[in-house]
Amino acid sequence: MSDVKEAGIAKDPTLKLLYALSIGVVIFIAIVLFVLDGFNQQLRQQQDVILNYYDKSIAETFNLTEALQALKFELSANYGRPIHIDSPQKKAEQLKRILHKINLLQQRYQQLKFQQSVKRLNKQINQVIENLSRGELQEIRRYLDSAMHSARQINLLHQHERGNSTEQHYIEFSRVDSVIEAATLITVLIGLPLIAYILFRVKAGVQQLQYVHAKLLDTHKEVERHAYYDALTQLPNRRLFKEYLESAIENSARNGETYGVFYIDIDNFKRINDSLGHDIGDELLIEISQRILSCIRSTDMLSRIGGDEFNLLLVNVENDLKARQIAEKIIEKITKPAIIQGHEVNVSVSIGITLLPDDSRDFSTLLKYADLAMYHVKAVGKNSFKFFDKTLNDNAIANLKLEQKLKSAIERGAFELHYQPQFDIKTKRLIGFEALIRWYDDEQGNISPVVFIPLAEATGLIDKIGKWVITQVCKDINTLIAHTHANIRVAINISTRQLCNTELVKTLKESCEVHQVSPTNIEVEITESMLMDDIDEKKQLLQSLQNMGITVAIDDFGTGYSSFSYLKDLPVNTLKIDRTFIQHVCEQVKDEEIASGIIALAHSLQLKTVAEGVETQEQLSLLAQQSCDCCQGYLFSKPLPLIDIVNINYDGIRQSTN
Ligand SMILES: Nc1nc2c(ncn2[C@@H]2O[C@H](COP(=O)(O)O[C@H]3[C@@H](O)[C@H](n4cnc5c(=O)[nH]c(N)nc54)O[C@@H]3COP(=O)(O)O)[C@@H](O)[C@H]2O)c(=O)[nH]1
Repeated sequence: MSDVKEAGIAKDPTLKLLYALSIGVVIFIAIVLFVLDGFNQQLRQQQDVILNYYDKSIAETFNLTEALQALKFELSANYGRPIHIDSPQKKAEQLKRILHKINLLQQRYQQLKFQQSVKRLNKQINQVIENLSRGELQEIRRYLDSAMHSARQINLLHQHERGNSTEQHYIEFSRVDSVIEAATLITVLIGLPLIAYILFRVKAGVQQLQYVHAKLLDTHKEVERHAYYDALTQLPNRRLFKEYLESAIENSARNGETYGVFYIDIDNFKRINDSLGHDIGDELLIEISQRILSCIRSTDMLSRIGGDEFNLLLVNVENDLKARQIAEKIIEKITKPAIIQGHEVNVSVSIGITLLPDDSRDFSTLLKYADLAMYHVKAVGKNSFKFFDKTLNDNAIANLKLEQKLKSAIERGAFELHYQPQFDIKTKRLIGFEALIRWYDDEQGNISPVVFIPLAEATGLIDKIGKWVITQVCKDINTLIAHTHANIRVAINISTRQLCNTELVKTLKESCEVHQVSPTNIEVEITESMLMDDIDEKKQLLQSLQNMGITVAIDDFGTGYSSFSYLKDLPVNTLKIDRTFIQHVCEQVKDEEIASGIIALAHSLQLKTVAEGVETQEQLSLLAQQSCDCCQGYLFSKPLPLIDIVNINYDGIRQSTN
């Protein structure tokens, strides 16, 4: 992440390349121009011929040897220095050749009328010059620069001696290399604007790239923000917290640094959210995050890991005391009422704390410990904190967690009822259904009632769950009757706690009234073990139910109480033979005897029998032989949701059991 922050254009490889290219292009053009210019100059020097002065009389009367001698004389006379001229013969040969050419020029020149413009003359002469070689041109130039000039001096000297003057013609001509000139012109006219244009384009390109790069950086930052930060509170999210905690673990291993890991959960947040609305819930989360932030240092790290849960990493926590002080401070700040959109919201948090490296050096374990400690706080009353303690055993903690989930499931109404049909063995008729609760948890999937019902009983949560089951059954009964065309009974499982509470009768009565259900369509199932204590009160309660028309069945019969004496006193209608006896009823004589014993006992007390867990035709046949009254089990149907159970063709089942 820091790389990105520091990243500039200078570090961008594409921009770097472009810069290098632009500079390269400019340097290249400069070199080309420089070379071209030098080349031009050289050619111009060699090929431009400036005939400074031409004296007609020289060409006609010139005697070179004499002229050179005169020149030598004149210069030494004028400047007082002797002039040494090497090999005048050789020079004379050269000059003769050149003069021959010049004579040619001159002849041409003489053929031309003097009235012609200098421009036209130049043109004519240029045509001649073009036929000269570069070496000849150089020689002419050298000659004209020195000898001609000197010759003129000589000529002037002669004139001076003769006292007359000679007609002089001043002619200036030059040969221009059009290609070179054109190149120079192109260089100037096109090259410079081109360079300017290229530079402009490069600059514009660089600016564009800078803009795109800045945009990309922004986008990158935005993506990064989403990936690492919580959109609501702007706090680091779970991912970033993980990275911090992992580097804290490394630091701790390297330098022996100590840290505190907090798991913070807002108490009853869902209730606040549901009752006051999500907007207020969101604002509350922001408010809480601010309050927690005000309790910690900038080196500590607070993260929202989802929903109403926060993780906090405290740096340099040498001992419990420091973490304790921070936890107390957080709790104190959070419990102060918050005014959100005009509502006074009272909230508290539960905090679990674990210490790095004392408790663990492992990321997941640290979080798990802090989480477990936090759940413990929740279970024992919330609005507090707890350090992880190895005595918190996993089962207890798991239960605490499940309890929290169960509470939340009750609040959300996350349960469903499934129904399992029961049949009369003799008539093969559908006689009713057993209602069985189902709970699907997003994290754990289906949680069996074997797991959560005992916990619900232990924690008192069964009151709410039981009430929900009764209400739901009453809602569904008329649908079941309508679809099955039978006057069925639905058996509801009642827990010990419910049976100790007169609320049960009231709830059943009210539900029947509200949903216009006849109590005669309801059966309650209780277990033997529920009847061990306070039998008189329970007897009374069951009697009240029976008086309403609700029948009573003893569930799991044969697995619990050792004495059957209670049976004769209690208002009971049915004994359900436990599935464990039915399971091996065909193979194990003892199970067969128990089953037949229960059936005989029931019949002797004018009670009906229902065999649970019938899975095979053999089991059904045997139970029929033993005169068992009713049965239920996978042989007929598994417990199914209402929508499926009403679509079963019960006539078909009846025929298949024949
Ligand atoms: N207080 C409440 N207790 C409830 C409620 N709903 C269920 N329960 C109790 O939970 C225990 C487990 O129930 P469950 O997992 O639903 O299992 C039931 C059936 O699915 C299962 N069954 C039925 N037929 C068969 C079969 O052929 N084979 C087979 N392997 N299992 C079968 O048996 C359970 C029925 O048990 P019982 O109640 O004893 O008749 C269980 O003790 C439920 O009572 C509730 O709403 N409240």
